[in-house]
This record gives sequence, C-alpha cells and structure tokens, in this order.
Amino acid sequence: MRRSAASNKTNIAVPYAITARDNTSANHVALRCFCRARDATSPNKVRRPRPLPLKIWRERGRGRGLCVREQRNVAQRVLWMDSKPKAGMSAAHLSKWQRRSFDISSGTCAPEQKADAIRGHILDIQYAWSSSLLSGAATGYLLRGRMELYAAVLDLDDPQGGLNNYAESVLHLARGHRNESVSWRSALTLEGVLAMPCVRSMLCSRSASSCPSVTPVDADVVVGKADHGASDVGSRPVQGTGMASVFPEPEGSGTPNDPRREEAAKGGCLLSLCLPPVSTSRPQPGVTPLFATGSVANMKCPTQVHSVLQESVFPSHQPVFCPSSNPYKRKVFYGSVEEKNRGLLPTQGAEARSSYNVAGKREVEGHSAAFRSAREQLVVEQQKKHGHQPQRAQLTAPSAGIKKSLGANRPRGAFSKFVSPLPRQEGCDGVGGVGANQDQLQPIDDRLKNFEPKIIELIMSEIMDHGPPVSWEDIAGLEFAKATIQEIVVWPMLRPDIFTGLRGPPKGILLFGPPGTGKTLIGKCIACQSGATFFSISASSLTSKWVGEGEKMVRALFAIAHCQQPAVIFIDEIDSLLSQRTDGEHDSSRRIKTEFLVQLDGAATSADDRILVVGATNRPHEIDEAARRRLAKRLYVPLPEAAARRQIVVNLMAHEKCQVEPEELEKIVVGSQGFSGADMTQLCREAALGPIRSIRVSDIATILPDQVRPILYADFQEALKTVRPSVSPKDLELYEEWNKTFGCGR
Ligand SMILES: Nc1ncnc2c1ncn2[C@@H]1O[C@H](COP(=O)(O)OP(=O)(O)OP(=O)(O)O)[C@@H](O)[C@H]1O
Ligand SMILES: [Mg+2]
Repeated sequence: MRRSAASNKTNIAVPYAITARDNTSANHVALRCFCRARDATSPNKVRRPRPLPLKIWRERGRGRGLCVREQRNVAQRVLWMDSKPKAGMSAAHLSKWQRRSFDISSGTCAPEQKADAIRGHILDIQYAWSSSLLSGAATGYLLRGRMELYAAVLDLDDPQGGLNNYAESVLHLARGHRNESVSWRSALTLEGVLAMPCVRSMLCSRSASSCPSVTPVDADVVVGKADHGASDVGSRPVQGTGMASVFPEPEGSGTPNDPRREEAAKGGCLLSLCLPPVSTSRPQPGVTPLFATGSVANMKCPTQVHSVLQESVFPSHQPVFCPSSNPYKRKVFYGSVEEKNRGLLPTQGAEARSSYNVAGKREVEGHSAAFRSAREQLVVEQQKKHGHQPQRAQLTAPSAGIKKSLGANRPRGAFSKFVSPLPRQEGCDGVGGVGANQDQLQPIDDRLKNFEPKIIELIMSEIMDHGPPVSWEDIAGLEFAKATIQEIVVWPMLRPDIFTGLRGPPKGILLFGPPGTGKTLIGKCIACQSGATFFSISASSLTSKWVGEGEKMVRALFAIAHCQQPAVIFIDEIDSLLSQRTDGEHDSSRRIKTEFLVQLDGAATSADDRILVVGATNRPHEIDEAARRRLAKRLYVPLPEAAARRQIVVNLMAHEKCQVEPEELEKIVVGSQGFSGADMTQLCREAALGPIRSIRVSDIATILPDQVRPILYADFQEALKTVRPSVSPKDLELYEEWNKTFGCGR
C-alpha cells in the first residue's frame, strides 16, 4: 500500500521524535519536545507517546516502504521508546541519549567521554536492531554516522585529543619498564625497532634523554592530496637521501612544486618514503619530524596509517601503494602509472586506458613488464586495428571500470573466477544474464553478434584457465608425441611468421592410445605451455536437447576461438562426438557432426588463422573417417616403456619419504611390464599405503607424521600383488594395428 508523504509526516512527527542529526540545536529541539510532553498538572509524569507510528512501523515490516529519512526518524523514536521498560523510566533514558548526544557534539568534552558516549549510542542502536526494532537500512545509517565519529575520535593524532597512542605503550615496553608482572621481561628493545625513521624520530623527540641509541632521521611522506602548505617544512625531502619512489627523482628535484610530486599526490594515497642511510643522517635544522607536525593527521583513512606501519614491518625501501578507500582514486592512480609506462596520451580516451588496466596493475605489482599473454596481445592488436572504432562492448559498457574484452584480461589460475564475455552491470545477477536486459548483453566482438549471449557464455565457460601447472618433464616417455606436439603446437604459436604456407601447422591432431597413457595429461600440458587460449570441450557441452542448438554451439565455439586466436580446442574422448555416422543415428547428432566437420575443415577460417583442434581418444577405430582425415596428425600414445615407468616412479616418490635402492627400482620397473601410466600411479599409491598398514591400529590416532616409516621395496612387492595392468595384450594389438594403418608415428 502506498502512503503519501503527508500521511507519513503526520504519523511520524510525534513530539518525542529525536532528530537524527546530533548537532546541538537539533538536540535542543528534541529536549524542548520532551519538556512539552510532560503533563502540565503533574510535571513528574510523562505523557505516553502516541503508539500509532510505532505500530505502523512494526506492522509494515519495520519501515519497509519508507524513505531513508523517514526510517531514520522512526528509528530514533523507536530506539528511545524501546529503551523504556516502564513509563517512569523514559525520562531517564531520554536524558541518557540526550546527554550522550550533547557529549558527542560538545566541544568541551574530553575525548574519552566522547568515545564513551558514541559507544553508548552504538550499543543502543545495535540493541534495537537485534531486537528487530530497526531495519537493516536504518541501523546501517545510524551506525555509519557513529562509527565515523568514533573513528575520528580514536585516530586523531593529537596527544590531547586522540586516544590511539600506541607508541606510548610500545615505548614503555621497549624501555624495559616494569609492568604488572615483575617477572616478565619484554623481548623488545629499541635496537630491535625496525628502521622506520619517522617513528624513531618521533620516539626520540618525545624521550630524548631515554633513548640515546636511536638515530633520528628524516622522512618524506607524500600523502594523497594532503595540504603541503603548513606542514611542508616537515615533508620536504632532504637532499642526498635514498629516495624510494615510483617516479625516479633526479638530484635536487624534490621541491614542493615538483609536477611529478603533484601528480603523485593526485594519485590518491601514494606514499613514498625518503629513507636516508641510517648511519649518516642527522636531523636537518628546521626539519620537523613528520609525525610531530601532524601530517599523519591528514591521513583520513586508517589504511593510510596501516601503510606506514607496513613500511616499518617490511623495510624494503619500496614505494608503498596505499589502497585508497575510494576505488575511483585507485583507478585514476593505476591509469596514470600505466599511461606513463605505455606512453598513452591522456587524449586517447578512457577506453584505451581501461583496457590496459590489468597489464598496468601487473607491472605495478612487480610482475614482468615484458610479459603479455596471448589474449592480452590479441586485445592490443585489436585496439591497433580498430583504434578509432571503439568496440561494441566498450560503447555499451556502463562504466570504464568494468569493461572486459572477451575474458582477455581475466586473472589466470586454477581458482580464478569465470568472467563473462558480456558486459554486465553491477548488481545484475544470474550467470549469463539470461533474462537480463538484452541491451546489456551485447557480445564484445562484432563477429559474435549473431550468437545468443547464453551460448557464448556457455562456450566461454569451457575455456580452461591454467590449472595445476603441467610441464613436458611431468610426462614420462612419449618422446615422439611430445616432440611432434611441440613442433605443431608450441613453435607455430611462438613464431607464426616462420610457420606459414606449407609449414603451416595442421588444423587437427588426434592423440590415440590405450587408456591411462597420458593423452589428457598432454592436453593439460598444451594448455599450460602453448600460451594459446585453451578450450577444453566435452562432447556433452556441445549437445543439446533443443533442435539446432548443438550446431549453433559448434559454430559459436569456432567463432569465439577465431576471436581468441591463437586458440587450441581440446576435445577429450572425441569418439563420442565424432563417431561414425550411421543410418539409424539421431538426426541432431548427425547435424552436430556435420557442422563440426565443416568447421574443422576451415570453411569459416582462413589459412592465417591459428586454431588447432586436438582430439584424444582410446577408441580411434570408432572415429568417423571424415573426421579422421581432418585430424591430420594422428599420434599414438603407447604404454610407457621401462625408462618411462622408472621416471614415473621416481617423479612420484620424489615427494614422499622413500628408501628404495636403484637395483630394487629396476625390479619394480621389470615387475610393472605392461602397466600404463595410470597403472604406475596406482602402484605407487598402493605402495605408499604400506607404511601406514604397518602401524598398529591403536597408534594410528597418535602417531606423528615423522614417525611413519619410509616406503620400502617390500611395499612395492606387496603392491605388485594387487595392482594389475588395465590394458590387455589383445587391446594393445588393436591399437598397434590402427597405428600402423592410420597413425603418423615412425
Ligand atoms: N606418461 C605419463 N607420465 C606421467 N604420468 C602419467 C603418464 N601417463 C599417465 N600418467 C598418469 O596417469 C594419469 C591418467 O592419465 P590420463 O588421464 O592422461 O590418461 P588418458 O590417456 O587420458 O586415459 P583415457 O584414455 O582413459 O582418458 C595421469 O594423471 C598421470 O598421473
Ligand atoms: Mg583421457
């Protein structure tokens, strides 16, 4: 039910309402209201407040439907009313709230009193919220104001006004003064205090006589937009000091009017410390230590102070980037740095700046500046190509801060979150934005505009970020397969200019062989080592119950891969997708196959495109002959030979406590003839359980990891009794046969 503003007003404007503002005049008004509420005939009695607004408040779901201001007013009133157990007590409670309000706003109160009063208010508000008298919004509003006031009282760096004087107590400990426990000795010494010059100088200025060992030094702190006028003397760098700053500072350039310094200050919370060599510096005449001048008082956010402390804990003399509480400032700061690094002109627009943001951050965070992933490279090239035409998404994106380019700038890693290729507004829920405003779901690349966003989303979710890193050394044996893959996949990605024409890589590879021989492992290795966008597609993700949907998926897959070049599409168990076409086959699966074959043939791609399809199967004979032709390089992944089996055991046992002599290892290798890589892994797992099985059941709960005996040859002997090869010789013959007929091995 809608209520008019006027009716709200009538209901809420009771004489007892305390205004939310804690200024003195507002409190006077409230107090006057309170006095008027007293019964004229019996002044000690307090008239009951009218219950209607409170009832409405409660009935309507704790103020839902009221604007924040109305909620605030009602909340104040509810607070007061609820803190009144009896009618006679109300005056006391009101006066308590009032007294605290006066304490908070008064200029004469001691900071301790102020802090107490604010704490009292906070407790009252919390109590009202926990008793379901206040809505979350009203509580948040009320608490926020008090928290800010509280923080202001606590963090004030004024010995008279501020409460947080940690240095005093630390100094007290460091001086070795006795405290409550006489026997306790502090391990802290002044010598042990980390080199934070400004703290030292402050400590020494406060206790000059008691800490002769500390060398006072000078510090220069540039903090956000701090006013350098009054405290400039203290913040001026001393010539000849070791400057640790983002911008290299030539000699004599540390003047207050230095444009770079101003730029740094614009960056928000950029903090640079000038740390002179401790042994040589003495305080300059007229240079006041930073803390004493009150410059830290200019640090409004606690994180800034935290940054100073961080510098003291990690005295690496590196520039400290204080994360600003204002994300916009942070963005601006990163932007400025990366513009410097990349030589972008400010006139090039927010689009260009934002698309470089991630790379810029990476540089700022100390990563290799030269490294650029394939996807980032693609974005850069696209920018160059269509420099004057901002991409579609960039035009439709709601703000520069959340632009994305088809996942190109996504953080990589096993646990990194999937980032949709579609621009999405803050607060828009639902993966893929299905059902969301279509205008906001425009794909970034024009080549993808004909595909439904949810299909693109689905395909993008199959892009495999680098999971647990797999290197070529992790794959035992399979030398021929590894060398061929490097030649086909890795080098052409590295040097596309050399691998052109006839040397151009094939469009498809088929890895076939018995189960558990490392085909999927090779796929993971390609994902890690090739530097290409790696799509790990399962056949099930390309099939759909909806007619025509499967083909669309296949088309979308290749279109996205086209946008994300160089790209590798890895299809594990490819036989289930590209099995031979038969007469009784379902129409939809036949169409998917056809579409896949068309795409694989490169109908929609040019010779310059770098899209490679890698299929893996242990049923190569079931693959459709047309698909077989298109997967031109068919590599046999056989059972591991003796050397490979040995390497698998050595690799796995390297992480365990193991005592196996070389000759015993040879016996294990001989005993595991016919085992696949997966079987060898299983053998090692079984052997690793041997030491555990030798522990008495009663000890298993208490034994320490160090007390578990190492894995011995005897454990392998036991394991060999239970682990059997998973590939039969008959199956092997089939693979060998197929390899001879269709394989590309020697
Ligand atoms: N050559 C190898 N080197 C090291 N480990 C291997 C090797 N081959 C197999 N393994 C081990 O076996 C496990 C299974 O291998 P993988 O999944 O790659 O087999 P696969 O060939 O894909 O089998 P399937 O055909 O059944 O899918 C791997 O995780 C790895 O631990
Ligand atoms: Mg596999």
